[in-house]
Amino acid sequence: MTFVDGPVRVRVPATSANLGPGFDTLGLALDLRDELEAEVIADGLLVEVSGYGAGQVPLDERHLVVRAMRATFDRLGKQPTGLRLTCKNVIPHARGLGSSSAAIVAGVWLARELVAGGRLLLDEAALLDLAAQLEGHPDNVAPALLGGFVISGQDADGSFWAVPAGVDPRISAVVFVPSSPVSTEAARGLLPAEVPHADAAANAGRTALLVAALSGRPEELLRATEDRLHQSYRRSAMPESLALVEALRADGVPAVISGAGPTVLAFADGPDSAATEALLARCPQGWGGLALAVSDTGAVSA
Ligand SMILES: Nc1ncnc2c1ncn2[C@@H]1O[C@H](COP(=O)(O)OP(=O)(O)OP(=O)(O)O)[C@@H](O)[C@H]1O
Ligand SMILES: N[C@@H](CCO)C(=O)O
Repeated sequence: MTFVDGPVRVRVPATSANLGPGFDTLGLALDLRDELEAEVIADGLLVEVSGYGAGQVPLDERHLVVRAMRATFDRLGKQPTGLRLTCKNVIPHARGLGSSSAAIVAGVWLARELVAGGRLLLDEAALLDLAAQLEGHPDNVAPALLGGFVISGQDADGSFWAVPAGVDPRISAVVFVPSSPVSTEAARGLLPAEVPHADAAANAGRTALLVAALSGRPEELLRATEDRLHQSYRRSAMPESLALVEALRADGVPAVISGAGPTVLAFADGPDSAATEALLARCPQGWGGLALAVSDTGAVSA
């Protein structure tokens, strides 16, 4: 196995998981991308970070992108002599916009590109499986890799699967990003081990409806984004986010907690529409408001 000469680059989108009822199974790629570059060097590890995470994430072997690259090189059978990595981050960390999945997908992608013939050795399914194993669940890594709206899950034998589904081109998103983080680990720790059967049944129905709503029935989005399995259990970690979701929904806006929160995502009808402008005006003081298109593409070599 040999490594390629010169740097390789990737651009990876932010993602919003769950989308209300589809806990750990639905995810949507959004048009906001981290850009990374990696190169094999003679020795050592050089990591440079700008944007989100600069001065916060470790710049050594603990760096999430490096960990994903190392796991991929292990899978391919050989570690490089040395590694240089540059990360330009625009996806906020620990806000529910899939920053860790973007980092992991970037890492597995870059490592595969650094190996001569890497695409023949690790196909898309193998890349997804590796990324989902590293993240622990597939709902962010699947759209980060494949783009668009993706339904994903894990089989009884532990293997992960992902099936892209259609998104009506009229549909876009507005995200409201709080200034303080909530880690996914902490937010998952708030979930009960068991839920009432009626709640599980309600979410199953809403999840099926959401697939139809996103693919061409946007008028069903409000009903389809109701959740009973995770959002309210997480209220104590993000009370302002839950209050905003409830206020928007009371006004007929299909709003959800994005991923494990605390970002709030509201579905809209195009990044430049009047409704989007009106939604952005509801961004709480001190939060960041962004109108984002759905990203049809996932990770792409740049
Ligand atoms: N680009 C990155 N480079 C290095 N580490 C990162 C990067 N992005 C995320 N991380 C690590 O992952 C943590 C955030 O992951 P976490 O799963 O808590 O939230 P998230 O992925 O942003 O949100 P969610 O999973 O709800 O969509 C960061 O605090 C940091 O430790
Ligand atoms: N499905 C995950 C998404 C965040 O990684 C959760 O809600 O915990």
